[in-house]
Formats: sequence, C-alpha cells, structure tokens
Amino acid sequence: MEQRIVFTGGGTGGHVYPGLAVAWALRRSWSGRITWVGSRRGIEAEIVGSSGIDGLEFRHIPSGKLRRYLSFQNFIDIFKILGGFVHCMIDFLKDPPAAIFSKGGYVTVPPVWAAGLLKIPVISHESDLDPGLATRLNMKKSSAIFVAYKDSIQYFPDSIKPRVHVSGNPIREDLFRGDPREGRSLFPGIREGVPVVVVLGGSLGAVQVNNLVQENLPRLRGKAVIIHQYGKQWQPPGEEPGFYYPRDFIGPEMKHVLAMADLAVARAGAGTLWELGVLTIPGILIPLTAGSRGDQIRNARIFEQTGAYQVMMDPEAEEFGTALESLIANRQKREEMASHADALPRDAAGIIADRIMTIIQQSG
Ligand SMILES: CC(=O)N[C@H]1[C@@H](OP(=O)(O)OP(=O)(O)OC[C@H]2O[C@@H](n3ccc(=O)[nH]c3=O)[C@H](O)[C@@H]2O)O[C@H](CO)[C@@H](O)[C@@H]1O
Repeated sequence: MEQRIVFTGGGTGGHVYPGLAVAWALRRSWSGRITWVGSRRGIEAEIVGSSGIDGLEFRHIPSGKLRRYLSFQNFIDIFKILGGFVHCMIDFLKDPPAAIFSKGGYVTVPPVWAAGLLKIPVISHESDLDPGLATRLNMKKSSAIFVAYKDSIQYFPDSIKPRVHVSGNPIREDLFRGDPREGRSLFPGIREGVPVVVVLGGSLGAVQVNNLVQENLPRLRGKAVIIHQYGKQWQPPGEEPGFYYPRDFIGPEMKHVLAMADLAVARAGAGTLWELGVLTIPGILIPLTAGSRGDQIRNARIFEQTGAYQVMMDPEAEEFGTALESLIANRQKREEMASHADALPRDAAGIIADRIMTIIQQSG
C-alpha cells in the first residue's frame, strides 16, 4: 500500500493552519497519503476538509479536554481520550503510518501516545514561546520537536533539549498571494486612501476585543475602514458599507483582507502574530489574560520588542480608542512600525516537511 503520514492537531486555528502549511510543503515533494486525525466537533474538521490538498483525508477520533485542575468532567474526558487512543492503535496497526506530525491541541495526545507505543516516529511543533500541555505530554514520544523561538528551548527539560530545533512558525503560503483589489471587491464601498484596520480575535473570536471595537465605532467613523472578525457568541452591530464590516470568520479570503490592511488590532495567538509579522502589518495587540496560562502575554511581549506592535493589557475602551485613533491618524508612525516588523524565519513549513521526507525515505 502507498505510504502514509498522519498529521494531528486541533481545537483552535493556531493548531490547524500551521499544520496545513506543513502539509502543503510536504505535497511539493511527496504524493503519498496524508491522514489528519482531529476531533469531529473541533474547528479542524471544516478547515482541513476544505483545504484542497490532494490525498488529504480527515479522520475524527473521540477527544477529551485536558485540564490543569480537578473537575468531574475530567473523568468523562479521560474515557474519551482512552477511546481515541484505542481508535488510533487499531488504525495504526492496520495501516502503519511512516511518521506522525503533531501540531498541538488535546486531540494530538491519543495518536502520539499510540505512535510511541508502536515505535512510529513522531515530529511535533510548538507555536507558543512556552510549550502547551499537549506538547509537554507528547515530548518524550517525539524524536524531533520544532519550536518557534530560540528562547523556547529553555522551557524543555535537559533530557529533551537535544531534540528541540528552532524553525519559526509555519505560515500558509497563500497568504503571500493576497491582492488588495480582490479584497476591495469582497468588501464593496471601501474608498481608496482610507486606512484599513483589520480586527482579528483569533480563530475563536475575542469578546473583550469585540466590545472595545464596538464602543469605539462612533469615534472611528469617517476616519478608517474596520474589517472586524468577531468569532462566535457575540452579536455584532450592523454592517456599514465603506466603514464597518463584521465577519464571524474570515475563510480563504484572509489573504486579500490582510493585503488591504494598514493596521491590525489582534489577540496575541502565535499564528496571527507570525502572519502579521511576515506581512509587515503593524498594530495593537490585546493578549488574552483572564483564565489563560499567559502564553499570549509572552507572545505579545516578544512582538512588542520589534517596535512594530503596541501591547495593551486589558485596556479601558477610552484608552484603546485613543491609541487606535492616534495610529490611524499618523501614517508616518504606522509606516515606521511596519518597517520594524518581519525579520522572522519564513520557511518553517519547508524545514519540518524536509524532516518528514527524511523519515519517509528511510522507511521506504
Ligand atoms: C484562546 C486560545 O486558546 N488561543 C490560542 C490559540 O490561538 P488561535 O487559534 O486563536 O490563534 P492563532 O493566532 O495562533 O491562529 C489563528 C489562525 O486562524 C486564522 N484565522 C483566524 C480567524 C479567522 O477568521 N480566519 C482565520 O483564517 C489566522 O489567520 C491564524 O492562522 O492557539 C495559539 C497557538 O498555539 C495560542 O497562541 C493561543 O493562545
């Protein structure tokens, strides 16, 4: 049977889009089968299913959330994780993959542990500065762990450090092919010369960011165009052609939206930050603080140091509005900030795909 590689990752876009970027890079030099293992209810089912990558099949397994605190739900979820593990064991025994690539998220634990037991090589990638819980649980089973930043290495135990390699974050290639004219045709009414602000709440949306933007719409009207990706569980104000365009999710048109952007207001998910960085879109970062492990705060601080981003921690609406309005009004400042963006490695997807290719060749 034709060789196959298993990709796994899910729960948020930050665990899916970089994985797809690696799958695209692998496709450039290899035509075998790719199975993506995810959760049926996760964001990955739809994004992977519509990726357009030839020979990529999505397969769902039972998946449970891993919590750092005690809860009754943990008991139920442990059974789901065991179910996912059994599912992967049966699948991998019937049709052994040459390697597993794990991008992160709870759903990766069953396939990576099954691969560990069956001695199937595992390669992992971590986007955040400090490894998430899934990466920590999977690290002993991984023969290579790619990380975004050199400073990430310090977060791993000494016994694991020799397997940790710096690659940067994989970026989907199509983002470099955005066309602002296409963007304007998708958002009719945008006048030339008016600064375009793109608000990105992350793949799940960010109510805090949404409320800050909504409260400031009156003062921004006539001064900027706002394209607002707000996620779920939030009722946006109505669209105002030429000024305000709310969207729950931005699909494949993201490349055109980013090509139009003069400024971003964003959560500090690792994926979004790298995309803004390589496309040299400056802006304001509002990291998730409440109930989080602080990864977005650390991500945001790294990008703030470049000079391309202003970080606002849980700002008041007035404070945020003043900062945004002043950047909108000051083109020179925006351009200066943009000139400090980038300087990020762009070929993480290629580097990881090459490592997977080496395993494929060795096993073939
Ligand atoms: C709440 C939460 O747990 N957030 C985490 C999640 O972020 P989350 O998945 O929200 O964010 P990221 O910024 O890492 O990635 C989002 C990805 O989705 C894409 N996108 C987003 C919205 C949209 O409408 N269309 C679209 O295509 C973005 O272009 C990007 O590629 O994973 C990141 C990477 O591990 C972490 O740093 C974040 O802390």
